[in-house]
Amino acid sequence: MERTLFERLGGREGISAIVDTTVNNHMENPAVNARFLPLKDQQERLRIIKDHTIDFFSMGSGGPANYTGLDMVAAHTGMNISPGEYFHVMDDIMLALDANGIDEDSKKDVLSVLWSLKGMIVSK
Ligand code: HEM
Repeated sequence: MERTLFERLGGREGISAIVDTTVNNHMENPAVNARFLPLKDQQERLRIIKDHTIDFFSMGSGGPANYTGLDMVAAHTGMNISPGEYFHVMDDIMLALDANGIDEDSKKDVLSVLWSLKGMIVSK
């Protein structure tokens, strides 16, 4: 039987590593790091946001998860996120998938999920 995207990403443990790498990439990416650097001084809040993101990706890739965070519109509303920032975040995620040894087909699958969320995240 074909493996789910969740399994191909390494399950919860793999997704957790990908989220860690992604957040590190955001912290170092001058195009978006102003959004994320303040969370360095709020480690408890950062842990909750990371856990929500792990649940979100687990759920969205066919794995078991109970996502209790905000929906994508509510989580990003009021941030005035530009299309450019959205693409930088996509890049950071793709680089995190590379760094964690994810295969090309699975990367494309992640890309299509992320693309489907664009309208909920970018300000109109
Ligand atoms: C498809 C792309 C994206 C996905 C899947 C995504 C997903 C998420 C998730 C699941 C959360 C946690 C929500 C919660 O804890 O309730 C979150 C929070 C956050 N996102 Fe995104 N996001 C995306 C794009 C972006 C972009 C482009 C930016 C800005 C450049 C951004 C900035 C943030 C920030 C700053 C938070 C923390 C909010 C807080 O402090 O509570 N996100 N995102």
